[in-house]
Amino acid sequence: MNISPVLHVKDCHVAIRDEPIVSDVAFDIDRGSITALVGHNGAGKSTLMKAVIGTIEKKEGKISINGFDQDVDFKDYKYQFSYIPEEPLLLNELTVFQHFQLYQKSYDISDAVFIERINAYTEGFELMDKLDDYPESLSKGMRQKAQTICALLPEVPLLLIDEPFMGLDVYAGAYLEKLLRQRREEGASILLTTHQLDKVHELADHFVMLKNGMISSAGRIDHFEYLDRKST
Ligand SMILES: Nc1ncnc2c1ncn2[C@@H]1O[C@H](COP(=O)(O)OP(=O)(O)OP(=O)(O)O)[C@@H](O)[C@H]1O
Repeated sequence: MNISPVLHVKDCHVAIRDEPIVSDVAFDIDRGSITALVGHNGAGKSTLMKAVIGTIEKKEGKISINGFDQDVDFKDYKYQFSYIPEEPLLLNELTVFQHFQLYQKSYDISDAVFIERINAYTEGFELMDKLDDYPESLSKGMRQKAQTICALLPEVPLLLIDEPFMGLDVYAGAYLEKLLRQRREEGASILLTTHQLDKVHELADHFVMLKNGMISSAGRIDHFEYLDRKST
């Protein structure tokens, strides 16, 4: 049985313009589990997430997914995850459906799976009548739904989600939660950031808490305690 972690982060340091933002961070994520990355505003959660994705270069350390090293096998590495950013990153020139097609091509998703998922997810997120719309004519929540569907189209081992419930209405939030639980059942791993601490308890199996760019505590969710004040 393969018991190596899906995501392995070791001695990770990230600096922005020489300012240390993430320092000496190390943690693993196991197969079929949800990990919540928590911490105050500015703790470094999004920066760490971006370092994992590769849009911010780490200064030091090692990050691997499913054994693929970010610095050695980036092409294989990037097929191991999909990402939902905190703010939707949609292209003005493409309709919602064209974004889905872009993901289909990028992740080499078969037509049958693609159509089945588009039907299910656009119905679940109530986006069926928006397929031919361009992002600028969508509300922020609708853009977030479109971006979420994009990331859910491929069956990747690791889903990285920055604030998954931000901007989603209560129905869409509940539907996404159901999908995330389903993905975990199927063996996928999920790393998500959230400020909704009730969700952390409900949904996550493990937590990693950042404080000033460093891990202040981490472990199983039954050991998770509410955040201290930032200064303590
Ligand atoms: N592009 C940037 N240029 C300069 N500093 C940045 C940049 N991006 C982030 N930072 C700084 O890095 C630190 C961590 O920011 P980050 O967005 O990672 O925090 P966060 O934990 O995700 O916060 P939040 O909960 O508010 O989303 C902050 O001090 C922030 O000001």
